[in-house]
Amino acid sequence: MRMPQRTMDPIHILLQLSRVHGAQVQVGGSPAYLPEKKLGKGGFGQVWLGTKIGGPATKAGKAAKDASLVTDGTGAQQVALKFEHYTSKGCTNGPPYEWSVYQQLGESYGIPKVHYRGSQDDFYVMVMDLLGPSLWDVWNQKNQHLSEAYVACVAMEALSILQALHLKGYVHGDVKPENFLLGPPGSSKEKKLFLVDLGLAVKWKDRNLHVRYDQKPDDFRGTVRYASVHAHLGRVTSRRDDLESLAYTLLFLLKGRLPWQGYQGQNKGYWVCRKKMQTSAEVLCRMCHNAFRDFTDTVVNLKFEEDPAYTRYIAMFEPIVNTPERPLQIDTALRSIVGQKRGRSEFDAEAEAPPGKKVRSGMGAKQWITVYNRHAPMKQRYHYNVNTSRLLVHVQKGWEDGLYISSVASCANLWAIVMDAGTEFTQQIYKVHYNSFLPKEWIMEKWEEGYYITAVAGSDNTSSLVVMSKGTRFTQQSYKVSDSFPFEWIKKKWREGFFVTAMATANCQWAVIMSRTTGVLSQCVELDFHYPSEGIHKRWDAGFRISCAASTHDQSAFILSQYKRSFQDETQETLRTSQFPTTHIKEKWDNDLYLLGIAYGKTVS
Ligand SMILES: Nc1ncnc2c1ncn2[C@@H]1O[C@H](COP(=O)(O)OP(=O)(O)OP(=O)(O)O)[C@@H](O)[C@H]1O
Repeated sequence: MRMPQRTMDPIHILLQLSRVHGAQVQVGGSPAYLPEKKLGKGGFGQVWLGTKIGGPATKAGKAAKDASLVTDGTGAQQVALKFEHYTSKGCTNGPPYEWSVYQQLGESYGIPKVHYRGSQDDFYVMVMDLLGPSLWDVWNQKNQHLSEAYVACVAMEALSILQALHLKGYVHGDVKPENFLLGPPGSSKEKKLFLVDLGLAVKWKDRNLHVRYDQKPDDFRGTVRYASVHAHLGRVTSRRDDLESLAYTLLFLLKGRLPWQGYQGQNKGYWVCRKKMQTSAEVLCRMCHNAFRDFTDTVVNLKFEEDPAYTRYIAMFEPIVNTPERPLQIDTALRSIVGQKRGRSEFDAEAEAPPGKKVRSGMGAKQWITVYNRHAPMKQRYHYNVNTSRLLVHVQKGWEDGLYISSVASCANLWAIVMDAGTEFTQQIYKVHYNSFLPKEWIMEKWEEGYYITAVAGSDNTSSLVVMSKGTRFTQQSYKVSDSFPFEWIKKKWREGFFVTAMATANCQWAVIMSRTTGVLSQCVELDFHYPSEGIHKRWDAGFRISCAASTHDQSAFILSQYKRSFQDETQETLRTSQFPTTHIKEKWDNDLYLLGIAYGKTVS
């Protein structure tokens, strides 16, 4: 269904919504409802309490028998009415996206039922089960503190709800205290937990296949405080993201505060994500029952496609909820543990999942990152810990021997250079520039003479080493220096037919060089606050190979390319070492693996 496109300012929409009060609402064959009171609002619309006034319309007979509907003191049915204006941001192409999710999902444990949907006046209206306060409201009512037993019950039920949702192929995408609601007060469901707001839900599985891995570092969806690190970094959403957000939700309810609250400004997402990466589960869950630490530690380490062990996670919280009167209804969660224990072998298999490498140690470390490609035997040399004054000696010797600089890096204000016979260059020059990252005038001058930038490095004191060569296939070049990874600019240049051909960092600044006519078919980026091992492996499996790497004190970025002409042997390996890997390089040479790139920076969080 497509609706006329109109734009209306938010104040006007609010004014119109205020008139909803007392107006009769009847949509999609529903009975008539009287919107009586605003229950809540979100970024997309407003939710009102609706009381049935008219006699049953087409489907009302069915609805009246629906056990999920509640009634007021006089026996009149009560529902929640979710209004979204035609011009609101989620409705530019027709009815809210959330409608289609509810429709495809059907019924799912712990998700309120939608009874009718339709449009009236300038609004899309969804008629759904009436629920009660959110966990955010409860937390506020209880002086911003909930007991361990309460939060453990939330954990167990929330896991059952997410398990059911995931089983249907959906990920919620915005798990947070505001989206968990209890049943209506005074009703039989007042201690039951529900999950609302499917506006950001996406499929993690389609026709029995897991969605494909990708990372678009500027593509953030969700709520900054509770978002998973992968969501911050723009990775395709999968089940692990809901579970990481659940861990943050539980810790917020328990401790009243998360360590990344309080950041403001344009770069808020970056700082919050950085802090999440720096905070180990041990520190995050200090003074809490071990179950919270174990759950958090497990879910932040889940792989993109990994099947979460929901029942094992639920069982982690069981010892905390053995109180005489449970604050929440957790029968379904408890039943799932009993069921699993009966089928013991499956439960044990889940419990014995081998521990992988931990991604957040809380003790960041910098390392050398070296990338190797298989190549027919050739001369290759490296020099490291080189002072600017000693550079010329090494470079000149290399040039005399027919070698050209293929990559450069910097560590502790000293340079590392790799020279080899594997380049296509015919002439080369270089410049060390002080006090600003790249020497603009010099680069422009050399571009005029037919040189292109082929390698670049920046040091901690913001000097740079720029290498320009002739004999490349490039026909045009452009570069950008920026304080954050310039993905927006890279995307723009990709659209213009440029590809990243060199990259460097100086302090926390990035310099990205992009060229036209490169032999590259397509490119992608892996950016993370540590070495993105899983992402690189996924890209390798998809036929991409690392072509550039650079690293700041905080982040590492890898550009991976797919080439028009595939090479005979596409073997590529990476190595991370705290010292410059002199012995390893020699071992690699013995196996015909040659340095493709080097970088020094953050690899461990
Ligand atoms: N079925 C319901 N019964 C009672 N109250 C509800 C119901 N659904 C939502 N609410 C209230 O309305 C608020 C907003 O609802 P919802 O999150 O669905 O809206 P949204 O505009 O999609 O929000 P967001 O900006 O978080 O995406 C909820 O936080 C809750 O307080």
